[in-house]
Amino acid sequence: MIYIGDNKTTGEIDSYSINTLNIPGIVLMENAARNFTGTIDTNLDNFLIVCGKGNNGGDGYAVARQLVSLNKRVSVFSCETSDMSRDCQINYDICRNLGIPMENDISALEELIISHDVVIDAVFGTGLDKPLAAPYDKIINNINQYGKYIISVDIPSGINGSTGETAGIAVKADRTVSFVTYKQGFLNYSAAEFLGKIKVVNIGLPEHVIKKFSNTVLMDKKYISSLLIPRLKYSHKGNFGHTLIIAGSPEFTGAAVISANAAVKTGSGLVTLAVFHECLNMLSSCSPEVMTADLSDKNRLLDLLKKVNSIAFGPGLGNNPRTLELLKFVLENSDAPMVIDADGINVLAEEPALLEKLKNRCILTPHLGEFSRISGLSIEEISKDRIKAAKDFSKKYSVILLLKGYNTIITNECDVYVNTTGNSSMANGGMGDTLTGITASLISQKYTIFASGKIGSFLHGYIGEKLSKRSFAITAEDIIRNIPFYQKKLFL
Ligand SMILES: NC(=O)C1=CN([C@@H]2O[C@H](COP(=O)(O)OP(=O)(O)OC[C@H]3O[C@@H](n4cnc5c(N)ncnc54)[C@H](O)[C@@H]3O)[C@@H](O)[C@H]2O)[C@H](O)CC1
Ligand SMILES: [K+]
Repeated sequence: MIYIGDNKTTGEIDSYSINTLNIPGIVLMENAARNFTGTIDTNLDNFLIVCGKGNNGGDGYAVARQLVSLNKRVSVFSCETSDMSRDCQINYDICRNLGIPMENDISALEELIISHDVVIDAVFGTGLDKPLAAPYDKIINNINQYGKYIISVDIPSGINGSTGETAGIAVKADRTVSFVTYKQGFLNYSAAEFLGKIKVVNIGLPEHVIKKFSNTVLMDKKYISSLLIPRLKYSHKGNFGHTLIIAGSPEFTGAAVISANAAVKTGSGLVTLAVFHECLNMLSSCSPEVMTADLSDKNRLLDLLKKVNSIAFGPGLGNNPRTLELLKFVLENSDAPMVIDADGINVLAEEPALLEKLKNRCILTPHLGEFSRISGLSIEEISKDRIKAAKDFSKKYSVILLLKGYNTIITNECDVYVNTTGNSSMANGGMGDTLTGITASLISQKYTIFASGKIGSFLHGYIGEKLSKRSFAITAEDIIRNIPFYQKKLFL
């Protein structure tokens, strides 16, 4: 499992390992360097390693001698040779003793970069603590300038590992090999262009140690598989629940149809789509398994509200008083777990007192704009630290919050899961409605609300990613058609 942590987490893990576990810092550095070196394509050669004076630089010197021991051609550029951290000094001295070519004259740097094929960036890691000034601005500019293949040690130098902000300028890596944790700052969209392909490697610490310091997890297929409930041979449709989708309006019948069809394909035993009277005759594109109900028939609605296993509320309903009244009615007359999305969220933003009624029974699935409306935070404020914003909201209202977007966040107020599946081929209308239907369907099938959010977002993005290998744009219909196939693939 990959855990997410900020600069403080690295410091805490470091000092626990050194002071409580008695692992000498130089051993951690050696492990870090060895595992970093292990990720380098063995066909690459002719490395320039640019080292700072802290432990990130120390990692760089250790990598230098390990590459030399693999018979690679290696040169080192030292940004500073005085006042190095203790472990950095040790590895610097070893490099000197081994006769590795070393340079520290800034005027030689450009030539050095030009004459090497790969640049390893070990200037700053988690210790970056101020904006970059001379000579570091020049060093980083030079690293970026010549189109060389760049691998960053732990963090692209100049990026703040906690916030993802740049210290004025930052290395634009092709690959980032990060130690122990995926850095929280990597989740900030502004960092994306600097990171390249990210890999997280261990430094010899067991998972239970890392877990002590992080409750934020990057979900992978193995983790999602561990949550899945296999179907028993003798199960019948009653075991897989009844999902009620309350969605759609004359302008947005598609949203309702998409959610309902997604719920069917995800395996809910029964799916009923409840729409306003004027939409009823527009539901011909619903899959035939979907049952329908007229929202103006209050008795039928009451009956459904009492017996269904989950309710999806919101897609395409319209942001208007009628939707708000309907939400109040649903909340008053049902205890079923709910997925609230789109206009369900928009009307809640108009009447925050209702949020109290969602306690311990709801997952809200806003995108950034909807989350801004319901939380009262600006998009800029949320974007600075999406995890914190999501966690705070979840805690305040005791709801599961699934904040959609590139790197979707799902939190139950203390634990945070980040979903990295999905890509911009899925950036079109109807995707959110699909996720709503999938999530509600999973809840009906006896997954917890939290697990449904995790599995739903992973599966949704996973399908999109797989399909995008052979299609340019992926539609909601494409996703829905492929749900059963890829859902099956998640069972390892
Ligand atoms: N547990 C782990 O993950 C391990 C990580 N390792 C590596 O150690 C670095 C962090 O090392 P640290 O010494 O704390 O910080 P840095 O090397 O990033 O740099 C600190 C150094 O740089 C100076 N400095 C900071 N900002 C600036 C600036 N803008 N301009 C100039 N100078 C600056 C600061 O004063 C210090 O002198 C982590 O990233 C990993 O790579 C360990 O090797 C193993 C355990
Ligand atoms: K670095």
